[in-house]
Amino acid sequence: MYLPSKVKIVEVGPRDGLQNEKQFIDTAVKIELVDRLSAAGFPNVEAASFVSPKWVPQMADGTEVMRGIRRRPGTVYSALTPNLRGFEAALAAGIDEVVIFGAASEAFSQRNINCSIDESLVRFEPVAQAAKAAGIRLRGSISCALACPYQGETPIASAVNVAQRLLAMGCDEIDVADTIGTGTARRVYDVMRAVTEVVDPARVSGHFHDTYGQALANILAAMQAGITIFHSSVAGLGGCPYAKGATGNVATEDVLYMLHGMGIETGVDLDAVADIGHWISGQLGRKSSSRAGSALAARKAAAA
Ligand SMILES: CC(C)(COP(=O)([O-])OP(=O)([O-])OC[C@H]1O[C@@H](n2cnc3c(N)ncnc32)[C@H](O)[C@@H]1OP(=O)([O-])[O-])[C@@H](O)C(=O)NCCC(=O)NCCSC(=O)C[C@@](C)(O)CC(=O)[O-]
Repeated sequence: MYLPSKVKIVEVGPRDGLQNEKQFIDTAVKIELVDRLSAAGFPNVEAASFVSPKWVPQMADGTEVMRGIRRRPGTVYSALTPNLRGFEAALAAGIDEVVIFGAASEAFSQRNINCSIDESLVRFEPVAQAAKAAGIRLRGSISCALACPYQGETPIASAVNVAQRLLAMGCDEIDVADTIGTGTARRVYDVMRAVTEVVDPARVSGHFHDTYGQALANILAAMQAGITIFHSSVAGLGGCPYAKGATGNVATEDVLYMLHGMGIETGVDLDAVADIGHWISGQLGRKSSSRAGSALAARKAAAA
């Protein structure tokens, strides 16, 4: 089995994890979450979204979050920016990396960002140019790269086509997202192999939701295809407001437990993340979705 010696984890809890919460979460809690995560050693924390507050009200305080955090040298702070307005707000707030987010499915593109795939790519062009001009890292995300909640299975060629176009726009990294978490390992491997025929595997990431409990297997399959960047969310928080029924991202604690158990380095402190998962779940009034996080909390309680 091919295994990399090192993997980069992008912690998306503060953005993907919280964006779907119905009750507005205090800005102070969001700031503490970002600070605790960066202190745990993540090289990249997706901290905010600069999208329309009419579409995603929970993310309306991105500027305040970014202004309130203690920046840790070595952590890249990212945010979603669907258009120039979002880009300018993100730049003013001190974001290090902006994310343009499209889809490989027409129906999802319409529901999520109110335009077709082609229109979205035209809209992203000036954002990409502005990011390059400002020396900001640019990431491109492909939702529904495996399947869509409205259209069913996504043809692999659609994901590859969007990946190529994002690459041509200058994206430093491209996220292949299983938005609804229906993908299984063999298909993930095939999609990743196809995408990495047109994009350097070192620049491709896997973003897996865990709706059907397949995310860890999918990460393992993606590693077999040469992928070494993965997104995850502390305590498995999250879900997309435009993908009903989809649960959160794969829980960071579970990913770290698997990777560290296989001798793969991440630079992230699993015990610290388990504590953060316990804390944020308490703040949201629910149990953590992370199996490893719950097991570590139980072990800690038994030892106390
Ligand atoms: C793209 C738009 C803006 C188009 O939205 P629209 O309604 O087509 O465009 P608009 O230009 O008419 O804007 C509507 C209103 O929003 C305002 N507006 C416009 N832009 C901004 C902005 N940047 N910041 C603040 N406000 C903004 C704009 O000024 C206007 O306000 P009004 O004039 O009505 O008062 C909208 O559809 C949108 O914001 N969508 C975001 C949806 C979203 O955030 N979804 C979740 C993230 S994606 C995701 O979770 C998937 C991912 C990445 O995790 C990977 C995966 O798992 O698949």
